[in-house]
Amino acid sequence: MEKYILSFDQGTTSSRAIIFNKNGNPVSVAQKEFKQIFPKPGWVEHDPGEIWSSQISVAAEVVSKAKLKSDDIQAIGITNQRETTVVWDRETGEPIYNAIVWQDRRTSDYCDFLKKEGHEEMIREKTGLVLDAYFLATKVRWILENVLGAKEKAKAGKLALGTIDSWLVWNLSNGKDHITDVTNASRTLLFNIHTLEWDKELLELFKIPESMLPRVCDSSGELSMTSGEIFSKKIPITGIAGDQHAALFGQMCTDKGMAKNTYGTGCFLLMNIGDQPIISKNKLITTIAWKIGDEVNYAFEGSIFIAGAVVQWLRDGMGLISSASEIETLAAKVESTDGLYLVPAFAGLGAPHWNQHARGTIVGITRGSNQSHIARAALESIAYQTYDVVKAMEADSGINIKELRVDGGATVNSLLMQIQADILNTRILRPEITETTALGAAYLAGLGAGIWKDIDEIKSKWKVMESFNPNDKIPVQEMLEGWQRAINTTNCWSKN
Ligand SMILES: Nc1ncnc2c1ncn2[C@@H]1O[C@H](COP(=O)(O)OP(=O)(O)O)[C@@H](O)[C@H]1O
Ligand SMILES: O=P(O)(O)OC[C@H](O)CO
Repeated sequence: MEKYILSFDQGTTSSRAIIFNKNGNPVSVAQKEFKQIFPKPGWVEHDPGEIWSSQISVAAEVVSKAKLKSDDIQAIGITNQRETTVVWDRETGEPIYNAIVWQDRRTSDYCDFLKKEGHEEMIREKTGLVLDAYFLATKVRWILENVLGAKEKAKAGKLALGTIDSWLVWNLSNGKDHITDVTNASRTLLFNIHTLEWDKELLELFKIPESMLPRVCDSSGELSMTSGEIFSKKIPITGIAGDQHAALFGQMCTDKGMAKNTYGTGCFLLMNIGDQPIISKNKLITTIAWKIGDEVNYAFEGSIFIAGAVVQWLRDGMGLISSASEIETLAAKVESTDGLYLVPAFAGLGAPHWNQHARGTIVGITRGSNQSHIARAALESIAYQTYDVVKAMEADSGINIKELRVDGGATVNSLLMQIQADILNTRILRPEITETTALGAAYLAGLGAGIWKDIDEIKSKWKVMESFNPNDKIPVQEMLEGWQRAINTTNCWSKN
């Protein structure tokens, strides 16, 4: 009887479940969106109960859609939106506050305060991260400071914290396992990426009691087990990784110098840098790519906060298009933006600029500018932001990125992919299976369950569907100079 892997892909806007067969091919997919909560400008929350219920309902749906039984599922892999923070009561299993989402900026001022106090360098050395509201630690601190009685409960060891992987495993194991994998741990500002342990000095700085922390495990192996009540039989959980790390694995970027870019709400570019945690000089993040057995792989990461979301904004905020796919036709009506630039710094600027106070800017408007110029500028802004990150990575690693593997919702846009190839002057590879996040979790789970014996066996499964080659007739240098001026204008206009 054939065995299958069930992949949980818990994303920022939806929960997805995909079943993969032994050849690494998707057999069935189910997806459910859930509520985005915006209590104040700059604040973003999710209901952890809804995250759990949506995830478990798509898991049940995908099994029945594939006409399978729990018995047919050999292993579960989990991948998740990272940094999003849940704090819950160990006894009742109830969250004490909504999940604070990675996009949430409420702790920006506190991060500025810590920078002024001179903690940034120490944090960077230990965690590989920049001191930013994006990560978990300041979100937990906010919950402890603002939820009535939370600090006391935490001190008494009654509260647990976790990223979404921890929250899902806690519920899947019915409160038995409180774990996280190294990749998710490396997004907290509390984890030392050199020693692979929680760091006491950092816990003290953020005033987070050690008793709240999950146990850190590998990304692949026998990690946990579902309790008897979830499916009709207990299923081992054998793969866990943050979504971007899973995508890097799903794209089989397993050798030093290989890179992938995921074009979703934001863009996440990761490059495998091998087994040493090099700290970037160009404001990139150093993160753990995965840990399998004794082998740890590290990656450079550049997170771009707004990518596909700029297309959503043109649709929902501006009414310029009625569906995301229309942007391709609208932008293709012009061959150039004629000097118009859109910097989508709606939530600040991420890597490598890191200006949390920056806001969106449109420059270079003339009497001749029209909707198509704006649509094209929006697509170009995604490609330029990617260019900035790639150049920082190349400078830091001394490695020239020869090809970029791509995935995520916006990669269906072939014009965007061509613009990206032109601006980067690099080949862009769109794979056969673009659900690489879920695929990566399935690969990790399959390895952990012994379905595949090693990475080499998995490598043969990854296949290119389409490649985009740079067009050398495009005046890229001139375009890039304009982009740099647009970024300077955005920084100039921002408050700090
Ligand atoms: N044809 C398109 N061109 C450009 N962007 C697109 C297109 N189709 C979808 N998108 C963008 O892709 C994003 C959704 O991708 P997805 O990978 O599902 O994101 P996430 O996982 O972040 O929710 C949205 O921001 C949407 O605007
Ligand atoms: O849910 P996504 O795909 O937008 O990814 C979110 C990232 O993990 C945030 O760091």
